[in-house]
Amino acid sequence: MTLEQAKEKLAKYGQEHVLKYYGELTEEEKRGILDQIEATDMSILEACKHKEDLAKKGVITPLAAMQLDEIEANRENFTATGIETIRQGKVAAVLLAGGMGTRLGSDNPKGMYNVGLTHELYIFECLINNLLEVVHQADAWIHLFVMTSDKNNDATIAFLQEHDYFGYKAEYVHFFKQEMAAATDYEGKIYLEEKGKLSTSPNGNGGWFISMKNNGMLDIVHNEGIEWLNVFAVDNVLQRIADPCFIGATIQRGCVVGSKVVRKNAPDEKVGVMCLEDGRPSIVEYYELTDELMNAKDEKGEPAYNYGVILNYLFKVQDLEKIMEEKMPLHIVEKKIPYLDENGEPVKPETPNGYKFESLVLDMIHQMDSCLPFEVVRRKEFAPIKNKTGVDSVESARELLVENGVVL
Ligand SMILES: CC(=O)N[C@H]1[C@@H](OP(=O)(O)O)O[C@H](CO)[C@@H](O)[C@@H]1O
Repeated sequence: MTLEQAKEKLAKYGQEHVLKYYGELTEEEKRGILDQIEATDMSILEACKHKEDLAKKGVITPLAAMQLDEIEANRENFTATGIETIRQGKVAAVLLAGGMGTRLGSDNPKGMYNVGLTHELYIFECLINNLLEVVHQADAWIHLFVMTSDKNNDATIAFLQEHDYFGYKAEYVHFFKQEMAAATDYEGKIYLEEKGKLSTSPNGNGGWFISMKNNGMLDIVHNEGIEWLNVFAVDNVLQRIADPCFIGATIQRGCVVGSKVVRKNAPDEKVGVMCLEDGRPSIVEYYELTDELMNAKDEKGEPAYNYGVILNYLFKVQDLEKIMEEKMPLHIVEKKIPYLDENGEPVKPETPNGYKFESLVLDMIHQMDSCLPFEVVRRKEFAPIKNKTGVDSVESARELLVENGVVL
C-alpha cells in the first residue's frame, strides 16, 4: 500500500493520527506501518460506537446435553464409529495456540510452559501425548493444525521442531497464523505501540477457520478428504483430542457440531454455557451471562443452564464452509494496552485503557443447524491452566494430572 492509499483509508475511519511520526521512520519502518494499515480491518472499529447493541442475544432456552449414563451405555458403539472415521482420514485436530503465557509469568507461547516437577513436561507435550493415544488406538495418523499468532509463531515452530514434535509425525503437523486486530482507546482511536507500529492483538479464537483458509490450510483439508475438525484450546492439559467416542456420538446423532461440556461446579463458574437461542444451538459466554440465567432452575429444581463448554468442539467442514462468508458478531473487551503518550513516550498502563476487538469460536455454534452437547467427566478431562495459582491454575492442573496417572 502506498502512503497516499494509506492516508485515504485512515481518513475514511478517522485514524489519521497513526501517521504522526511517519516522517521520523526508517524506510523499513515506513514499509512496516503501511503494511499494517493495509492488513488491518478498520471497519470493525466503528463497533464501539454502538457497543450496547453488540452483546444482544435472542430468546434463550435450555438445551439438554447427552449425559454420562447415556454415553456409557453406547460407548462401544460410538467409539467404533469414531475409530472408523479416523481410519478413513476424515478427522483432523486444530490446536488454538495463538496466546502467550503472560498470566503464568512467562514471555513464551503458552504451550511452552513447563508443568513438570521432577522432569520437563510442557503443555504442548501433554496435548500431543493425549492425541498420540488416539493415533495408537486407531492405528492411523491424524493431521494436527496449529494456529499461532504474529506474537508467537516463530517461537512455537522452533520449539516444536527442537523437541521433534514430542513424537508426532512432522508431515502431519501444519502451522498457520491467526489474524491480528487493532486495539483502540475508548474513543475508538487506534493506539500506537511504537512510532512505526499500530497496537494490535490476535483477533480472538473465532477467526480460526478463516485463518485456515487464508493460509492455504483448506487445500490440505480438501486434498486429504478431511470432513471433521476437532478444535481445542491450548490451556486444557487433560482433554481428549479426536476422541473416538465423541466423534461417533456426534455423527450418530446426525449433528454438524459436537461440543464437550462439563456440569458446572458453581453458577458463576467461568465457562460459556450451552443453550438454545431463538431455537438454535448457542453459547452464552460467562461474562455475558445474566443473573437471571445463572440462577434459573428447571422443573426438577436443577440449574437450567448447567453445562459449561470446555472449548473442545467438533465441526463438520462442509457446514463451516457454508458459514464462512457470514459476518461473526464482535466482542469488545476492555484491556490494558501499552501505548505512546502525547510526547511519544511508551506507557504500560496499570488499569484498562481501551478496547480490543475479538470474534469468538462459540458464536460459530449459533450459525450451525445442530449441536450435540456431550458431557465429559470434569476431573478426567478438564484441567485448564489460566493462572499460576488458585482456580484453573498450574497448581490445580498438576493435581488433576497426577490423579490421572501422569508422572510430573
Ligand atoms: C471465547 C471462548 O472460547 N471462551 C472459552 C474459554 O474462556 P477463557 O476466557 O479462555 O477462560 O475457555 C473456557 C473453558 O476453559 C470456555 O468455557 C469459554 O467459553
